[in-house]
Formats: sequence, C-alpha cells, structure tokens
Amino acid sequence: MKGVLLVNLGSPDSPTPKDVKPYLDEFLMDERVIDVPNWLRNIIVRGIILRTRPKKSAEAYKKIWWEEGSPLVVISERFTDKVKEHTKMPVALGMRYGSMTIKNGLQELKDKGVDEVLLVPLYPQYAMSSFETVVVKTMEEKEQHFPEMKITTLQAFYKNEDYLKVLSNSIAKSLEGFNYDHILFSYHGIPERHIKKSDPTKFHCKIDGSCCATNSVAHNTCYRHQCYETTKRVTALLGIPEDKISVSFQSRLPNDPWLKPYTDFEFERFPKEGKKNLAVITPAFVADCLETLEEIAMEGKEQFTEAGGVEYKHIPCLNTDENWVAVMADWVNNWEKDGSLPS
Ligand SMILES: C=CC1=C(C)c2cc3[nH]c(cc4nc(cc5[nH]c(cc1n2)c(C)c5CCC(=O)O)C(CCC(=O)O)=C4C)c(C)c3C=C
Ligand SMILES: [Fe+2]
Ligand SMILES: [Fe+2]
Repeated sequence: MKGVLLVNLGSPDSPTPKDVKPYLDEFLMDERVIDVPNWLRNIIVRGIILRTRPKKSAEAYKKIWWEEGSPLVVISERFTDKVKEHTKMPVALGMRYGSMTIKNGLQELKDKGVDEVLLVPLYPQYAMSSFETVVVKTMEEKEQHFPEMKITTLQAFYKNEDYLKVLSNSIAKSLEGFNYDHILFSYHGIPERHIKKSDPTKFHCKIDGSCCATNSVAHNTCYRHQCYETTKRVTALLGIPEDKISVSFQSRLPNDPWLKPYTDFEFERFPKEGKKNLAVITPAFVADCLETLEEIAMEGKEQFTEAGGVEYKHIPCLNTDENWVAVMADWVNNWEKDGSLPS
C-alpha cells in the first residue's frame, strides 16, 4: 500500500534552554548544516555556540510559542490533518530534528500497512541543509529499520505552477489595502560555501549572481538560483514591477560569509532610500516559525521602524491555506494513481 510522509525541520519540545539545547545540538551537529570536519564541528557547536545560544534562542521561542506548542509543529500537524481529509492514503508527519522523528513517521505508516512511501520535504527550494538532509536521513532510517520500504521523493517545488499560483494568490490577498512602496522577499540564508558544494559541475555557481540567470544543470541544486527564480515567477504572477521588489537572506550565524544581501541590513537601508512602507514575504518556509514570527514579524518591524520606516507588514506563510492543501492533495493523489510527480 502507498502512503505519504511529510517532513519539516522541527522545533524544541518547549521554549526553555533545557529543551532548546539538545534540539540545537542535533540540528547544528548535522554535517550538512555545519559542514566542517567532525572534530571542528564539535568545537564550534559544543565548545562555542551551545554555551550561549540555547538561552538566547529559548527567549526568542518564548515570544512566539503557542498554547498548543511550537507554531511550526502545530501548523505542520494541522496541514497534515487537512491533507488526510483529501486522500485515502495514510499520511504521516515527521521532523528532521527534535522528538517528532522521521523514524516514528515511517513506523506510523508501516503500522498502517504502507510499503511504498512518497517523501515530501516541506521546502520549496533545495538546500543541502534543508531538503538534502531530510532525504539522506530518511534513506538512513529506511536502510536501518524499514529495508522493505520503497521511497520516492517529491523534488523541491519552487517552479511548480500550482504552488506558485496559490502562493501568489495568498500574497495578493494579504496585500489588499496595504499601500506598499516595496516588497522584500526574505529567504533563510545559507553559507556561500554551501552553494559551491552543491554545484555538481564545480564551476557554474559564482555566488555573485552572474551564474543564476544562465541555464545550467547546477540550478537543480542551487538554493540561490531557486530563491531568485521563485521571486521572479511570483512577481510576474502578481504583476508587480520589478523595481518594487528585492531579495534578501536572513538568519545567519556569525564568522562566515552567508548569502547576501542580509535582510537586517536591508531593513535599515530601505527607509533612507524613501521605501517607508514595506511588505515582507518569506517563501523559503511553508509554515510560520521562529524565523518568520520572531525575526521578521517582530524584530524586523522594530529594525525597520527604528530606521525611519512607517508601515510594515509581514505576510504569513501558506500554513493551512485551503488552496495549498488542495495542491498538496493533488500531488500525492496523482502519485498514488499513476506514480506521476509534479514538475
Ligand atoms: C529554508 C529552510 C532552512 C534552511 C536552508 C536552513 C539552514 C540553516 N539554518 C541554520 C541555523 C538555524 N536555523 C534555525 C531555525 C530554523 N531554520 C529553519 C529553516 C531552514 N534552515 C526553520 C524553519 C527554523 C525555525 C524552527 C522553529 O522551531 O520554528 C535555528 C534555531 C533558532 C536559532 O537559534 O536561531 C538555527 C540555529 C543553519 C546554520 C543553516 C545552514 C547552514
Ligand atoms: Fe535555519
Ligand atoms: Fe547561480
């Protein structure tokens, strides 16, 4: 029997340093996130980052935590429940990090008689530190615990027309009545090094963007290209002039060059250029989370208004949008019917 495993990033069990620390440990010790030799990762993560970050992150999580739990987890659970209503197949949810594991998700499907799984990493764009680590971890769990299972992966869907349509419609709805000067597409950042590492040609990706508009097989695994492509296609669907939009990258760790421009620097720059009414979209995420609710909706607003900005609007992620649920249901049901996958 066929079944579906949806996978997102995960959250700590509670917004306390005690629970944030092991979560960050698992996350940052992932070799696809902090991609340095193991001995060095140990020093950077356990010797430096984990000494101070859990307390700081726990404070941030406290600001956005819901009664039911982490917004990312709760929204992903609600989304999963809604997809279940639209399909006869068993659907399970797993998280790459934290206690809601991929292994448990696969077990839940196995207990329902599933032996053929469609793995859906809930990331519109490919990154080694998001999409790829989900696929690798799922394959490791399969080899170790579910060798009889067949797993097919749904690829990053940043240029799928149905996804782009629901995203654009949801943005258009949020923008109704908001008189903006500018729209910022803020994507989660990654270290520049990851772009080069993920380039199978080893020469195409140049970081400065001169590569991203030239056709190449490298784009299948180029996060930067896929972010700019998402932006270009959404902007075209919305009919917004290109000079009214720009792209930036948020949430970096210190001491490393990450993709630029940095979102927080843009918040300070825009008001000085007369862009005083700003809407911010976060299309690297399908569910609102710490990075959107705290860093963009709260901190971003403060940075922008302190720099002289007037009106600021964070546009929510797709979350449990009915049309988004319907698109996901179509994708999984088509796969069940004839094995076809969205393009
Ligand atoms: C688009 C998806 C994501 C990519 C790519 C990604 C890369 C990446 N992230 C970190 C470090 C942190 N990210 C944190 C939170 C976080 N990251 C994503 C998604 C991507 N990360 C999400 C959805 C979240 C929110 C989780 C939630 O519970 O709401 C955090 C934890 C919070 C903090 O301390 O700031 C860290 C740390 C790295 C290093 C990285 C690529 C190398
Ligand atoms: Fe992250
Ligand atoms: Fe590129």
